[in-house]
Amino acid sequence: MKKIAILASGSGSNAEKIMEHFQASNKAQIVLIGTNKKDAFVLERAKKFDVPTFIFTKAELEGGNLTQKLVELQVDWVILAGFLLKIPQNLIDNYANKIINIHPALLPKYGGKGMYGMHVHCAVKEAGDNETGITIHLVNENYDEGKIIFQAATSIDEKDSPEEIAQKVHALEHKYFPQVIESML
Ligand SMILES: Nc1nc2c(c(=O)[nH]1)N[C@@H](CN(C=O)c1ccc(C(=O)N[C@@H](CCC(=O)O)C(=O)O)cc1)CN2
Ligand SMILES: NCC(=O)N[C@@H]1O[C@H](COP(=O)([O-])[O-])[C@@H](O)[C@H]1O
Repeated sequence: MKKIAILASGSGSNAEKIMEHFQASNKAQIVLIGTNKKDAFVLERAKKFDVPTFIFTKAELEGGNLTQKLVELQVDWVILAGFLLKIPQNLIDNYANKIINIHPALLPKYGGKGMYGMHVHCAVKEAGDNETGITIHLVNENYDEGKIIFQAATSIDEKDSPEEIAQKVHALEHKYFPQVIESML
């Protein structure tokens, strides 16, 4: 059975959908929820699923403490679900092609530093695009430049607010992220 760790910095609705998906799975189990925010709501969601948690600082991430924890737990895959810090080389070296991220836009558009959460949906709205979507990709040393695994699009109307755009994107994320992860195991 594969072991999965999820990293999240905020609410964790994607993390919850992933924990739900694998709760009764014989393919994989979620062995850790890691976060850099001690007040992240994802910690409450982890409690609901009895998944152990690990809170770390940016310095501990960059210093290898998280990597050591993941290796000790024999984690096979690392899933970024709304994680807002750059994954450092020490983690990438230990988990080459085993770190998967979800981005709330159709990369390569709206990616890179500063492009996270509502910043992305505001930029899409500002640009007047008639569609947006999600991108699921492998993680390399740069933001949002890893190999794309999956994309799904949704139409948007000029009347849609950034919040309504976010709702449409979240619906795609919750539908596809768990199954795409399973397809990679
Ligand atoms: N090495 C990598 N690390 C991370 C990636 C990646 O592709 N390679 N993806 C991000 C997730 N992400 C987009 O999908 C993303 C997250 C955050 C940022 C960003 O600009 N962050 C700010 C800090 C925000 C904060 O501290 O609250 C910043 O770096 O200044 C861009 C893209 C996860 N890690
Ligand atoms: N660039 C990274 C980024 O913006 N990630 C986005 O953060 C949100 C987290 O929501 P959640 O905490 O409810 O899962 C998700 O929409 C995810 O795509």
